[in-house]
Amino acid sequence: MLITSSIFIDFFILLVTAVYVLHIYISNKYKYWKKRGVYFPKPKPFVGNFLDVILLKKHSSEWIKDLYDQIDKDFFGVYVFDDAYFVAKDPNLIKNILVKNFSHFVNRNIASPEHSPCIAHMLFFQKGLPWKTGRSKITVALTSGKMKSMFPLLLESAENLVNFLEKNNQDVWEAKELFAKYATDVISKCFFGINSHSFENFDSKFTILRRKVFGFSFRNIFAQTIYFFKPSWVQRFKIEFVDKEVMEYFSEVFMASLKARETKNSRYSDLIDIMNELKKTKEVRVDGTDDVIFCGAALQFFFAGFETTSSAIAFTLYEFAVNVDIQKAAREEVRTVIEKYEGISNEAVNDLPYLDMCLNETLRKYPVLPFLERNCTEDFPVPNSDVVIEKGTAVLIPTLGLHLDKNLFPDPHKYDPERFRNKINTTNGLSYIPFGDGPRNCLGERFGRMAAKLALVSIINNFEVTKCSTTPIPIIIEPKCLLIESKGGLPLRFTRLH
Ligand code: HEM
Repeated sequence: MLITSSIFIDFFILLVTAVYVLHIYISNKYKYWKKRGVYFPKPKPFVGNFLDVILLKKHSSEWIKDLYDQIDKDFFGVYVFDDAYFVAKDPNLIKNILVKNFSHFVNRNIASPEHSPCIAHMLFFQKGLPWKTGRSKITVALTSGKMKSMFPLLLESAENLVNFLEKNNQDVWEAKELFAKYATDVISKCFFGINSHSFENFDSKFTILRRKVFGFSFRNIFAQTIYFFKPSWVQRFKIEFVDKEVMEYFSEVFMASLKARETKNSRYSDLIDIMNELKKTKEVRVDGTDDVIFCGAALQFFFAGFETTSSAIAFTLYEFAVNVDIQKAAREEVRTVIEKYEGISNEAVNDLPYLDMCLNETLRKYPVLPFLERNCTEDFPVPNSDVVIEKGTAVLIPTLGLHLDKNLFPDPHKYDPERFRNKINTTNGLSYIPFGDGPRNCLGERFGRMAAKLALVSIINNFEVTKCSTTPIPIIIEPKCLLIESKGGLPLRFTRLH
């Protein structure tokens, strides 16, 4: 039935009415923080405060960091589209959220998609009780004893790395890509029980699929941003976190390794053996459901371990190339320790305080996961204020903002490992959180640190790392990625030492 005599005028009236109703709805949503007396920057219609990220003008971490720098409050509100997010800035409040009052913030805000069971079974995405059960099972696989038994596998990968560099007649390497090979080798051996052939075959299936997950693509940045910042759309539009082919391949490889190892009775001391061992000793009950949990866990290690570990190594070597004295001091320490322990052993790698300081400083300047996020699971009254974070509210913690705050870390853009000579004091809250904190912190911290240090030891003991003509100075963060990446990569020169 027509409203007027013209279909075009009817259409125009309907359009204007729809836009008006939507505008009223969104304007009401944008009153959320005002009603609660929380400061917020003025939102734009429909997109809230998120326009620069949507237009790929800013990386999400820079967006949060810029707000952190501009707003001089202990906490504030922002709008991502029409969702209200609480941003915690004060280190004491952050400690409250992550550690002291963890029971109010058990879950991450990220989507946990029912249509993608393996992703939904990864710890990072899990919520509530399934997360708690999954975490306690998987933690058993990463105790210091189990880590020690994985050391020979890690060492083998570090040797493969050195051999690869020696064999190839090339001195300039894209560091991120080079250490992705190493991380592929380490993780496929330790968590999948297979050889990825990443050093032998430039385009092994593992490498191709890794690029599909972590390479720059509009599909990836769109899907991954929606998972983190608009989780309600994930279920509604059945959005996949990564390409289905990737998930299917890794699930098949992992389950096949688990089954094959069960029958062959071989021993590699990797996650596969550890899981089969756990099955036998009934330390955990393994049935059909647990298979999915374990599959999620193995894939979780792939997702959580690859990028983080390879970035930590590549950024450290970048800083070593720019700060030659620091590289020299780190090499001297490494060589003294190798002499003391007569080789590279688990004990030797754990006896490198200066290299630890360097890695800490790298993760301060480049926290690979540049923000943390939680969802409030129980109303939480913010201490020393009248504000209550209501159940269901998304909470953001701006790691990059904290790490580059000149009041917390003077001269924050300077690479200075000496900041970490003494242990960071956490009595006044949490300001250094590259691995998160509290019961939901990074489960692979020890593994990640060990793998990164072993690669650094092997490289600086054998090679001088220097800038080349294309090394970017300073680094610009690539906005088309979720994690911190250098725009234009990290090309570095590796010269063999004698
Ligand atoms: C330098 C390397 C790494 C960095 C900087 C890093 C950083 C992080 C951060 C910031 C989180 C979120 C913590 C939070 O929300 O409080 C996280 C979670 C996690 N990471 Fe790592 N990570 C690294 C390596 C690894 C590795 C090698 C593994 C696996 C072996 C791993 C497994 C995990 C898992 C399973 C979670 C989710 C924990 C949970 O929700 O209970 N990470 N990581």
